[in-house]
Amino acid sequence: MKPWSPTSWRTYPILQQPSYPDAKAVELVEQQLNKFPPLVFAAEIRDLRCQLSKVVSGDAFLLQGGDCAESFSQFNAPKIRDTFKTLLQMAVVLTFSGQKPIVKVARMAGQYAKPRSNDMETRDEVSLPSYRGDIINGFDFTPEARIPDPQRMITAYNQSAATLNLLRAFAQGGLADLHEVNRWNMSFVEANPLKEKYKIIAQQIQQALTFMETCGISAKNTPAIQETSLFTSHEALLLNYEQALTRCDTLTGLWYDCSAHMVWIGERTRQLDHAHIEYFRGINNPVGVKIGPSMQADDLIRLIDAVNPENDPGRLTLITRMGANTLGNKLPELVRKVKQEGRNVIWSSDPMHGNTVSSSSGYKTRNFDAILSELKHFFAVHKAEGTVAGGIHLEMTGQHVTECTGGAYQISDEDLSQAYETQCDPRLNADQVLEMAFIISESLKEATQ
Ligand SMILES: O=C[C@H](O)[C@H](O)COP(=O)(O)O
Ligand SMILES: C=C(OP(=O)(O)O)C(=O)O
Repeated sequence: MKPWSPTSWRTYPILQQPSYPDAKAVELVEQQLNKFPPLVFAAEIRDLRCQLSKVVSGDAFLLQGGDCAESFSQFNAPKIRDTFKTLLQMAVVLTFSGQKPIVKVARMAGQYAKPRSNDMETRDEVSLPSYRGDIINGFDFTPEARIPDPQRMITAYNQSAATLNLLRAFAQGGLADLHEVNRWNMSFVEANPLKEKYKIIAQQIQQALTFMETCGISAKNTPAIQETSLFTSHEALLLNYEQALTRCDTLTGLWYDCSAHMVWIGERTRQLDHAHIEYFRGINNPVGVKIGPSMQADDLIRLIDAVNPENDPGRLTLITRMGANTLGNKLPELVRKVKQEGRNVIWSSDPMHGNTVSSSSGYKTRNFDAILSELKHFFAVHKAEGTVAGGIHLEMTGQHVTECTGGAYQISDEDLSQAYETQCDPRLNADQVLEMAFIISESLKEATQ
């Protein structure tokens, strides 16, 4: 095995990176970032890895979600709070139905770099470099905005630090009180056009909480009712940034990417002989790899062994994103192969990325039923194969945006322009994501029976 260092990825081919006009300026930013404090602490990363090992055996469930792309211009406390609240609301419903702990991992505090299908974007016969996320260039369609600027890494670091600070405060400071969270869920159900469908679960959770309160188990004397733990994650695409935040833990002598608790490799950059796999093999965080429909079973085993040679449960999450019409045909052979070869992985479903379409109104969108259908196929495949459907990975927000069509409020193609705020891919809004949680809670319940 070749020696690894935080910089060893630099000698490998790499895709989806910016062409910075000034290499010296990039180097100076990297040096500066390298001196900044880590955003997360190695012991927290180990804690997540330990919690994820329980997902592998089916004793916990992974809920990962948040923005497609965090943005500098839409950075504010209500937005962070609302996504945090929505994740918690989902988690309560899923915990109750699945009767197992939910490991909550936000796509927040670092989700700033985006891989793109095309290097250039063309509008009205003007072509400019594509927007690649706020850590790299600007969203405005002007030649100046689209020039990659390394100073954006510093802004992304600062904004991630501020986001994490607020998330930690919310998680420990009372906003995560279970009674409160279920009250929000009751309000969601009351207002929802399909309320009769969801009322029963919300009421059952309320009854369970009232029962515990009567028995003397209250928020005052039980931290588990009042507090929660929420981890952070993002696609570690811009390796200049990730390298600068890679630190050697003084307690264990192991390397960790301290930009987030969990990081993942995208579908477009997971080539075995490329830089991302090289970087990921050396860090000790729990890591994810996106798996699209082109993945072959033998290649998957090679990929697993490259990233998790010790076969350690909790280290590797395979995030499938194949499309509602493809997953049912493609996933079984992969699941069978991994099971047959005895590899310990978490299977998680990203039902968003394989279901992106162009709406008649010109917006990039995803339909609620297609997303739901991919999730249902995912649960069905694992049930049929006797394997664990371990988690879900959603692009979502706590805001009332109109980016995905469908759901109880029946967002149509024509409605998309009302609040289409994403800087890259369409997210489920607060109502859609909770509705999704109530519906899939049934699948989760079945999976545990
Ligand atoms: O979020 C994932 C990708 O960055 C995104 O789907 C790419 O979108 P594009 O096909 O518009 O480039
Ligand atoms: C880019 C992403 O997904 P994928 O790599 O699966 O396209 C993403 O989740 O932001």
